[in-house]
Amino acid sequence: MEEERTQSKKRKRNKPRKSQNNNNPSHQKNKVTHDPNQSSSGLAHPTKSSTFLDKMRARLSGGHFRMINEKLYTCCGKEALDYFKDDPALFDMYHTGYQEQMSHWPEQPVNIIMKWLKNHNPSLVVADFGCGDGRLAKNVKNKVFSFDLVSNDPSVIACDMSKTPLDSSVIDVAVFCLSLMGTNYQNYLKEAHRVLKPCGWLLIAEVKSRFDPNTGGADPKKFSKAVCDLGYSSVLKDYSNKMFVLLYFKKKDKQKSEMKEIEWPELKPCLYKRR
Ligand SMILES: C[S@@+](CC[C@H](N)C(=O)[O-])C[C@H]1O[C@@H](n2cnc3c(N)ncnc32)[C@H](O)[C@@H]1O
Repeated sequence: MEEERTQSKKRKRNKPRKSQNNNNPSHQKNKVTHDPNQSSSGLAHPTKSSTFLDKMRARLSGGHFRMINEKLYTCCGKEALDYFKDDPALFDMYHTGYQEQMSHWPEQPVNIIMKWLKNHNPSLVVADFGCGDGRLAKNVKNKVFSFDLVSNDPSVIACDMSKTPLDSSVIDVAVFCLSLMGTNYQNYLKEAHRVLKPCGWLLIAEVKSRFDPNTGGADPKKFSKAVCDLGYSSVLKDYSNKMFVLLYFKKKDKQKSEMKEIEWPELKPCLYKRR
C-alpha cells in the first residue's frame, strides 16, 4: 500500500498538471484571459512586467519539458505511449522544449541524416523511428515511414516503435535520430532488424554523453557489439560532432540460426540542464 502510494506520488511528479498547460495553443484557443499588460487600445506595451511574465512562462515551459523528457528516458515504450495517450498535449509541450534545446546545437543530427540520404539512391525506403515532427520525411525524396508516440500529422504513424505495423524485410534504411529513449531501447533495434531487408542500413544518432564512460555513459564498444550480435555489421562510427555520435550499421545478409544472449549496456537518460 505504502509502495503504491509512493508510485502514485512518482507518477504525479512526472506529469505536469493539465490545467498548467499554458504553452499549448490548443488549450489557449477558447480561453478569454485578462492580460494586465494590454492597454485599452488593445495593443500590448512591452513593460517590465511583461518581460517578467515572459520569463516566468519560459521557465515553466522549460520545467515541463525537462519533466516529460526525464519520463521518456526512464520508462519503457508502452508506458510512454500510455503517458501521451492520456494527455496528447504533453507531446506538444515536449517538442516545444526540445526545439528550444536544439536551437542551441551548432548542427542538428537530423540534417546529417538528410544529407546522407540525399547522397544515396532516392528509391531507398526509410523508416524514421521516433520521428518527432516528421522533418526527415518532409525533406527527402525517399518514401519514409514515420513513427512516433503521437501523430499530429497524417504522415506520422502513432505507435510504440517496438511494434510497428510494417511487414518484415520491407525497409532499406532504419533511422533512430536521438530516439533511443525508452528503458527497453533494445526492443526498438530488434524491431528495426525485423523490418529491414538483408543488407539494409541502420543509422543511429545519439547524444554524445550517453556514450561517454567518463561521465557515466555506456561503453560505445559494448553498445556496438550488442548491435552486431543482433545481426548487424558496424560500418562507420562518427565522433566528430561535439554534441552527438553517428553510428552506421548494415544488417547482415544471412542471419545466424541460433541467437546467443545479447548483453545490452544500459543507456543513461539525457537530462537537460536549466538554462
Ligand atoms: C528527441 S526526439 C527526436 C525527434 C526527431 N528524431 C529529431 O531528430 O528531431 C525523440 C522522439 O522519439 C519519440 N519516441 C520515444 N520513444 C518512442 C517509442 N517507444 N515509440 C515511438 N516514438 C518514441 C519521442 O516521442 C520523440 O518524439
